[in-house]
Amino acid sequence: MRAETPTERPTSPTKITASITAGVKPIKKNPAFKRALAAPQTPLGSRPTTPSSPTRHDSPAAMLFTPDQVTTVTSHDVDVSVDLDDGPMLDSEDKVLVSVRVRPNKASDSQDLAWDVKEKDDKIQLRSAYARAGGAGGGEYRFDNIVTGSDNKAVYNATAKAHVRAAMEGFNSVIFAYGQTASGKTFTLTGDEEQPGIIPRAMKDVFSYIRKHPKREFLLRASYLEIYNETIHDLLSPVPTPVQLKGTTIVPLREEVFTSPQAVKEILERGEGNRRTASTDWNERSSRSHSIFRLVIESRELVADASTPNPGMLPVTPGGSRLYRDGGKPVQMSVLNLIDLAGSEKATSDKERTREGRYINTSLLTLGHVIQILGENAAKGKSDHVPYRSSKLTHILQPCLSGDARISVICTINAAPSAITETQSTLGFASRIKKVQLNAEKKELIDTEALIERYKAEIRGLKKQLEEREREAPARHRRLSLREQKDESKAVTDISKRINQLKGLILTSNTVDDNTSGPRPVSPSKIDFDMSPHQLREELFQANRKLELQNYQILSLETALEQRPLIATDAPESEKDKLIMELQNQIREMSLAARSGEETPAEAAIVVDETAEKEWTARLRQMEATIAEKDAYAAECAKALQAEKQLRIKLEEANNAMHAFVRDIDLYITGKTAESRIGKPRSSGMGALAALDTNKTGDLHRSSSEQDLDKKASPILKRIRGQPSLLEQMPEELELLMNQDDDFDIVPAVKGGQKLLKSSTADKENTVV
Ligand SMILES: Nc1ncnc2c1ncn2[C@@H]1O[C@H](COP(=O)(O)OP(=O)(O)OP(=O)(O)O)[C@@H](O)[C@H]1O
Repeated sequence: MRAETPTERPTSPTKITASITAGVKPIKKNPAFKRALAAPQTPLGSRPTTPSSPTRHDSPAAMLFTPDQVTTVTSHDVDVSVDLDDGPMLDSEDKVLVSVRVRPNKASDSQDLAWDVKEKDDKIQLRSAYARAGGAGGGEYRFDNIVTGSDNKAVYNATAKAHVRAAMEGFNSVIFAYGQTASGKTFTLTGDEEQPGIIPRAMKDVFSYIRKHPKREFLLRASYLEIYNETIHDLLSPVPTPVQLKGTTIVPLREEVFTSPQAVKEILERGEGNRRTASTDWNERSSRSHSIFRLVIESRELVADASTPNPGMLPVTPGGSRLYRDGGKPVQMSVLNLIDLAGSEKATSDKERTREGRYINTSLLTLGHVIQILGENAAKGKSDHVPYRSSKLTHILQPCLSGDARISVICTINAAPSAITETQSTLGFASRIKKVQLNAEKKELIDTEALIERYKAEIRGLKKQLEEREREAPARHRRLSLREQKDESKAVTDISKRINQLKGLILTSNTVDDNTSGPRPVSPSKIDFDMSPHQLREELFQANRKLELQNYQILSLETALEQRPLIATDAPESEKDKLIMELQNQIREMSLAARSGEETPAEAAIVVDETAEKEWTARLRQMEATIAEKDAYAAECAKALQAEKQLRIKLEEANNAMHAFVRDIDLYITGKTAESRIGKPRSSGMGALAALDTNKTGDLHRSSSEQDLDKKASPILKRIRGQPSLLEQMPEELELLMNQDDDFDIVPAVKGGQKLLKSSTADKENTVV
């Protein structure tokens, strides 16, 4: 079936589907990872994003460093005690490890193999019948490994495990699959659900290595790119953007820091989803591009407290203390490249496939040519020009191919007679690359180049900021407005969050996820690049709102905490409630006073004078009490007055009776009857009345005849005369009262413990009641 041309990657940020039309199968996510990185892991959505990855021009992709940016240590510094799941050590570290994998033939042609494969001896030879028929040489090929079958674990152990370990130890490493189309390159590198390939197994081993090295800390980041028709594409970029080669550096290239097998699985799936594949005459799902999955590994020996540089570190060099930060421990950096090359193929009638095939074949030819020259240079001690720049693939791989990496090549072949030419070509390539001389050295970086050191430096800086803010917080908060306090609180939260995020990106044996652990709590949250820009904006908006709400809550709590009076935390609730009530009252009164003061000064005065009012109220009550007391006194006086009136009446009666009695006595003495007496005026100067009147004026004015009469008077008369007149006995005050009933004042003063009534007549003496 003919295949249609896959078009360029769509420009939307959504998943690339390579616009496959009739005859071209849509891309499916490879399920191999699900098994390879099986078990409950970090749930989807917890993949960390790359916080401020360095820009590509200073990207620490180790194979792209210039000599002045790196220092080297000799390979005997390698920790050979490392046991990366008991993988083999490299036989020869200065040679490319070359393996041949023979793809199993279909049952139909299993009897018809053109090649004699001696797996145990790592030998392969074209069967003589085919050698003669094809006119090709029937020589025997020997390689480091020759593997058959479908067991990807065996292939991984034989071809890749040692290189993964080397990468973890600080050496740049490259593992790639080379072979004709449909020979099994993708199956070897990626595998499937049943047989996970080299990449998922390598990622598993990376985390296993970290777990087994408690004395080191690690930072991992990944990028994924493809070279399609001599154009480089970033497979992790959410939006297709042009990627350029500047020197041997790719700009811009997205690198994602990851902290769990689940996260790297997600990265791989995303990248694979963006790869161009199409159905060809030979492969239903043929890779139409070269893909490079690149893992950057930074590591450093752990120090007790990395926040303070070791005071005893080596002296500062003229260029500054570059290597010996954090207790003098240098940062190791290495790159592990896992490359799935597109397959060389024969001409096809499909125009687009033909065009692609030409590009693929050209770049593979260039690779072969470069390898040939490198091999000859190494064998003959020459230094002939190597045309790395003739293709994007060789240009990118230049640092590795020129010797600065440990290389493992898996050449996949089809043993069928129909593919003899291609297989011979592949085996020729394998033979040539075997001759290439390597000289990989461990890389130790200047501190500022390593992302791990940048993160550490940032953590140190942020911690310092946080300490300063916390120290100054109480004084500062008093000066700040509520709005400023809110901003301050938000800033502190942001700093803490950033510190945690950065810390979470640096892995140690204690913090690294294994396949069974749950999500890392501090990993930054996932950004799903399959989301539309609108969805992403919506998510961002929601996240910001949540953040704001939390900040507001924090601020409110902080403010409440600050305003809280000193009270024992374990004080009874009733006591706290009481205190709150009191404070609320105070606040109410104060705010009322303040508000009144601002709005209506008169009202404010009333409020502010509340104390004075209370004082006056008390005095009023006192006065009212006094008045009440006086009223009672007045009532008593009225009562006394009543009594006096009655007394006056009695006295009048007594007085009348006395007058009548005296008249009778007078009549008796003078012998006159009462009737005759009535007509006689009192002014005669005779009788008892006259005597009484005379007595009022005193004995001095009495006549001698009257005095004689006294002498003759009876003893009763004498006694009566000796008595003061009843009128005389009547108090003058009462006389006055009889004339002026109600005309008196109440004198509240107490004289000698007795209440006095004061006459309205000023010159009258006070009378004791
Ligand atoms: N060793 C193997 N065991 C079982 N199946 C295999 C093996 N090698 C390859 N296959 C199968 O053969 C088919 C083609 O393999 P694959 O896609 O890996 O080839 P390729 O070399 O990557 O091809 P291309 O260059 O076109 O991308 C796949 O269906 C794959 O599963």
